[in-house]
Amino acid sequence: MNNYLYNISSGNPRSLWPSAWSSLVEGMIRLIPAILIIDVFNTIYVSFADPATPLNITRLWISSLILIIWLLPQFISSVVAYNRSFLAAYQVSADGRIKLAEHIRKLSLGFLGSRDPAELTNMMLSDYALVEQGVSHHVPQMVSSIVFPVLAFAGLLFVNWQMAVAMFLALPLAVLIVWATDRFQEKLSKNHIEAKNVAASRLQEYLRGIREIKAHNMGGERFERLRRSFEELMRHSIRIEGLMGPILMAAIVLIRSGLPIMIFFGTYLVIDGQLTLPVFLMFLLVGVRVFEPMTVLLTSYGELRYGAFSAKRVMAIMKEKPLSGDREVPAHKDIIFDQVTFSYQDDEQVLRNISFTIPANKITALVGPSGSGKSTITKLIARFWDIQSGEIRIGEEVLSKADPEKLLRHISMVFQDVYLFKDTILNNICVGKQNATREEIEEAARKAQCHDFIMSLPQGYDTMVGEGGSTLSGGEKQRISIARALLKDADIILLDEATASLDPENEQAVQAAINALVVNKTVVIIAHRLKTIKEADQIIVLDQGQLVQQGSHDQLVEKDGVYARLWQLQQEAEGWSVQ
Ligand SMILES: Nc1ncnc2c1ncn2[C@@H]1O[C@H](COP(=O)(O)OP(=O)(O)OP(=O)(O)O)[C@@H](O)[C@H]1O
Repeated sequence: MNNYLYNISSGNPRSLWPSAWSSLVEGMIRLIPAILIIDVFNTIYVSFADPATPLNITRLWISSLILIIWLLPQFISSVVAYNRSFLAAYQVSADGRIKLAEHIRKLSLGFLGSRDPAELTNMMLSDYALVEQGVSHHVPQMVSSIVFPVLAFAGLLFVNWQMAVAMFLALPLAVLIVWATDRFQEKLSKNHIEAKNVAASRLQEYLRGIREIKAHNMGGERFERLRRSFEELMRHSIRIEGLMGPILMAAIVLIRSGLPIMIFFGTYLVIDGQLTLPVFLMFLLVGVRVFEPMTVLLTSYGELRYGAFSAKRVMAIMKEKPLSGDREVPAHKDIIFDQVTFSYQDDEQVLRNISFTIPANKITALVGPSGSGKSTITKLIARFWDIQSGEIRIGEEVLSKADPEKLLRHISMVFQDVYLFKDTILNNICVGKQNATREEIEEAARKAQCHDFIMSLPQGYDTMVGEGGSTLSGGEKQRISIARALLKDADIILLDEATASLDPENEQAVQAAINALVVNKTVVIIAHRLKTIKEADQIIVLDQGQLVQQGSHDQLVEKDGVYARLWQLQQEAEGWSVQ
């Protein structure tokens, strides 16, 4: 149970206290009518059993007056309990979602790459919705449902212990059933949650890939995958309800069996003279009221368990260790790869014992066949992953000890596939520097050759961009990302195939933007077309994760090696055309 509360409160069970306390007070206030009804019953019975005793009308008036006055504290305590539980629920889930998003940002891309984005989305939305439900409904319901049975049992023990025991005789068995099926429910919940994730993932894939699905006429096959995932989800939903339902019902029936057990024992005790009729009737009256909160308790517990299993998945991610390190890296220093070996997966080495220096404030180009490890080098400089052996240093500072956030302040990255947020162009450029002024943003956009095209848009800088930048051309997105980098003004610039897929006009504009960006910076540029990096200060040629050549363009074309061959091939390809 402790575990459930720990998980459901995102590791902070104390946040549940205010709502639990107010539910407890509310539950106690709700006891008052039950006590009064017993008293009213007694008052009537006394005069009914002995006609010589007059009916105590004053007592009945007082009881009804107390019941009317009781409505006010009952109303106040319900409102307070309701507000506190909802406040706690939204606070716990909002805090949890923010913490999770913050934590995910700090995890290595290696970890995130191994997780399905749809699963993380689902975690943020559905899992936390269950947490909300647990905190707002199930925890307070359980607390207030526990008050009446516990106090009733304690009180009734003094009246007649045999009857009190009879009332709760089947309770241990009901609790045992619920406890014994805990593992079983965990398994069913886990499968159900997994099926939900798969369905969400398939749906996301289907909607995101709708262009490819139409272009390649894959509707049937992709839709089939989606349909199968929904059917699987339906099967798991039926299984969890179909199997857990009867178990829960059995526990509820056992609790309710307290009533016939009481009647059975009570009749025997009355006949035996050990129980008076009014006390017997009082037990039946209380019994009927006691079983209701107990069934609510059981149902809420089942729901809480399901929510807690969802929350457990969130907690597992929260326990993943983020990249460690607190050192600041120095600006404008050489980047040194010293006998670096790296693999994404355990077995396959992508970089093998590789050593080279990227001189500060110079342009270094990375060249080599597809899959030789060029992009990997840029990602390692940004510490998206940590290496397995060797050392990467910036100046004297070892990268694995650097604070990842501080390190990224030194780096601007321009990728081939630029991602723009569904926001205004202005805010998309601002990503480079959150507190930039309008003048700074426009200045960066001018240098990045995108001011004119932005101004030609209907709302200029305030034009909304579709998710992922779907409403802009490749070249336009590219220039906006360069404007971001210009605004950030970091001392290390990583350019990954920035002009590869552009038409000549766009390429020229982007090239001019890049020229503005790289002045006085440490630049690492990846380019397949060698003519774009002819002027680089240093060219590093990679093949299968190893450094095979290093030098300037002129030095490398002179030598008989990979670079000279690639250069030759590209020169010949310039003359090709489709016949
Ligand atoms: N996230 C990843 N997980 C697992 N393997 C990866 C990952 N990213 C890249 N790889 C593998 O690492 C190797 C090097 O990839 P990398 O992207 O660094 O090559 P590249 O030289 O930049 O290739 P290209 O010119 O085609 O972009 C490839 O075999 C690739 O399949």
